[in-house]
Amino acid sequence: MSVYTEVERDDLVAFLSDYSVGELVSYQGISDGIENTNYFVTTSKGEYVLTLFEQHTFGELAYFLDVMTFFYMNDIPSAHPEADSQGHYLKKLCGKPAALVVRLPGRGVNATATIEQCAQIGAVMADMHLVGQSFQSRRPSERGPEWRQQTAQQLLPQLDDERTGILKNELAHQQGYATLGLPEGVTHSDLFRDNALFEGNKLSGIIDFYFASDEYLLYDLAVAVNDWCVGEDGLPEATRYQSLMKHYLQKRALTESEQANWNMVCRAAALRFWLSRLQDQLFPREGELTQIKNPDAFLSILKYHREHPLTLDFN
Ligand SMILES: Nc1ncnc2c1ncn2[C@@H]1O[C@H](COP(=O)(O)OP(=O)(O)O)[C@@H](O)[C@H]1O
Ligand SMILES: N[C@@H](CCOP(=O)(O)O)C(=O)O
Repeated sequence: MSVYTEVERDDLVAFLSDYSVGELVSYQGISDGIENTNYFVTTSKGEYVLTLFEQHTFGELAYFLDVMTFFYMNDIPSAHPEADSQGHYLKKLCGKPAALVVRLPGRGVNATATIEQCAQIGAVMADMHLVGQSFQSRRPSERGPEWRQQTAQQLLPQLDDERTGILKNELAHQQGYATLGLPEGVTHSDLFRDNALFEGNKLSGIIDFYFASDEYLLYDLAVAVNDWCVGEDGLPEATRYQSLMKHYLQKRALTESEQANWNMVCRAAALRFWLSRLQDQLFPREGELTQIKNPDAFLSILKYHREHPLTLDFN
């Protein structure tokens, strides 16, 4: 469970009094999530998610809340923040920036995804990439090539010989990533199975836009493929992959340059999560109770892409 900051009832009551959400009925820490402290909050008027942001400043958060509002307003099924009585999405609670987001129905996908779920994620990601072209705010990626390079330097002294060899080789292979010049736009950049809520096979909405940034659109697609399209063995699996990709490509075709660099971008996306999971494991943050995701799952996916480039031929 990730609850880094405990919120007292009186503080929450005072916080909610600035919104038109009725009286506090109950609240409970949320067991999923890694980055932030989250609570489910029930009031006399509805259900919400309270997030206390553990890492980001007020300035950065304005961007994320704008992204959420933008996608929601453009018919992308997604979580959206409530405004307080002054029209602000962000407030302070327990000394941290905090926001109240409407709770979506459904649950994250905690098993392998169904073919239909992959289809819906492919289609909604293409919609996001298309409407996102008119989003005006800009934010560079915080987990881009420079971060990957710096994090690798922090981690290398702790890794065994096999992992050291793969990491160094992979960094060298991806040296040209920053200058590929692929189409960019606002991306979710963390659209994993636990960041899309489904009621059965129906997508109720996308959550957790807190890694959103300007990135290659292809990177966003690779992040999703690396998580949604794995089979029971945790490696990319053909039917899920075809389902997600076909539904994406029906709405947005890849450029020649995107097609040529698909393997490198899949590898960059796998490397990013291998590194962040290793960092969480080897340099854990203090928290009441935190969950750490298995870094080796992404090492295996990275190795898979190194040995078996995914095809883009779906005929
Ligand atoms: N708008 C929402 N509606 C319903 N559940 C949500 C919503 N936002 C977050 N959650 C729940 O909170 C959990 C953690 O949220 P998430 O944003 O992924 O946290 P973190 O940023 O800490 O990783 C999710 O897995 C989901 O169960
Ligand atoms: N999706 C990432 C972790 C990022 O944390 P999140 O809970 O905010 O999605 C991973 O699986 O490593």
